[in-house]
Amino acid sequence: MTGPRRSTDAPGVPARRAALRVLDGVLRRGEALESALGPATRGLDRADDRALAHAIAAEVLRRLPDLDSLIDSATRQPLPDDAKARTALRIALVQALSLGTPPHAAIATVLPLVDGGPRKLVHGVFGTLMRGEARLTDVPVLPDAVASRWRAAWGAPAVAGAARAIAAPPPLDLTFRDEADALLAESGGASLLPGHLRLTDAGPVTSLPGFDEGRWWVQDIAASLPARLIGRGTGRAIDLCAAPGGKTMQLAAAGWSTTAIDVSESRLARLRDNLARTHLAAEVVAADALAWTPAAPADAVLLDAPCSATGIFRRHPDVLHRVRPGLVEDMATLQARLVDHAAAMVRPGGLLVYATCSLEPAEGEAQIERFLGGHPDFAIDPVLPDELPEGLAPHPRGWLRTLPGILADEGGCDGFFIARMMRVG
Ligand SMILES: C[S@@+](CC[C@H](N)C(=O)[O-])C[C@H]1O[C@@H](n2cnc3c(N)ncnc32)[C@H](O)[C@@H]1O
Repeated sequence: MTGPRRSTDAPGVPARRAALRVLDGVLRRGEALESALGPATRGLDRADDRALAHAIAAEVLRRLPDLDSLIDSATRQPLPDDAKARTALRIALVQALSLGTPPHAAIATVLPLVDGGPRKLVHGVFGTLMRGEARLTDVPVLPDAVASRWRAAWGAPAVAGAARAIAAPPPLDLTFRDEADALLAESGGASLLPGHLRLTDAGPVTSLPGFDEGRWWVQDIAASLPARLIGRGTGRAIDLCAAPGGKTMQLAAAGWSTTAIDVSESRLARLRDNLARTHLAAEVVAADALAWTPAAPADAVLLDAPCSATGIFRRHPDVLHRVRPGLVEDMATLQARLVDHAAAMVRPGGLLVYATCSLEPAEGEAQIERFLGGHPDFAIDPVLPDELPEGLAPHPRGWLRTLPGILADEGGCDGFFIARMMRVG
């Protein structure tokens, strides 16, 4: 869509050019935001520019329907969705209306992106909207397809909760290695469960007290629940699909002899770094979980399965635009194979915890209904209210579903499905 960095670019332009490439990757090629970022920002020398390109692209993805409504209100003929002029306008507008960039700087750094093309149109539409004192609504609008899918699955309050959740930056949740760590009380943050700390406006993670000593790791409260539901133990636990290792660290810190499996070498490198920083130990295996079998069945198996990731839309707003029903079906097929294979790794009387950070029932409730239907040797081990933070409740069927809008007054949480099952046969 746009070429590599130009040597004639004025300061500020390369970051916008990179944001354009990221948006092109996500919206036209269906790439994940994190995957598109690397190649799109490769030519940028400054970390600040890379962070700015990320911030602009993520905010455009959060506010896309609102930005497009504004653009459509100021053009006589609607611009095609994938027109470069539309993406350039989205970048200019989101900076001026949401990121606090002065309008003259927002447009000056974007016009070079459409040099030799619809420069006049972009300038004209932006000027019209600024003169008309265009504003973004306090509560963003979700893309139609997402709103109708989630309304059908969870009802209007969850859709409203999701819209509100993308209006404000999510808090930073930390899981502590030691639940008695004095930092928990000293930090001034909120603690929703033992060993959990919630901070707002925390700044760079690596500058926070305790990072270098590895006293904690970043983990949304909902993402910490699957391992919490396994609890403390001294037996053998297998963490399938483990990288970058948030749940492996929890299991190791809870006393388990843990084996962490993941198919991705690069993600396992992050898991090893995390274990080294936190001084925790686990056996690390690079393998396809579908092909791997343990030497002996384990006391606990955690499957945090690959999924559409629609539950983490606050930090990864690309999922709002690129996840289609076909992708959800493909992931559900993979999850079915993974959970069926994982079941054979559990000893009689042992636990199997299945989790996905997805808001799609096919990757949660329907998956576990199917699994239990074909596995009479497993039964739900119901989640108990006192295992959860205040404001969260188990489903009557014994599993846990977290939805947008839950814990809203405390800063919300990711969308997760978690089922704890016991091998009874
Ligand atoms: C949701 S992420 C895991 C997050 C991790 N459990 C944590 O808490 O940090 C899913 C992981 O599944 C891995 N994965 C996908 N397919 C796999 C397979 N067939 N075998 C093993 N790992 C797989 C991906 O590489 C990815 O790291």
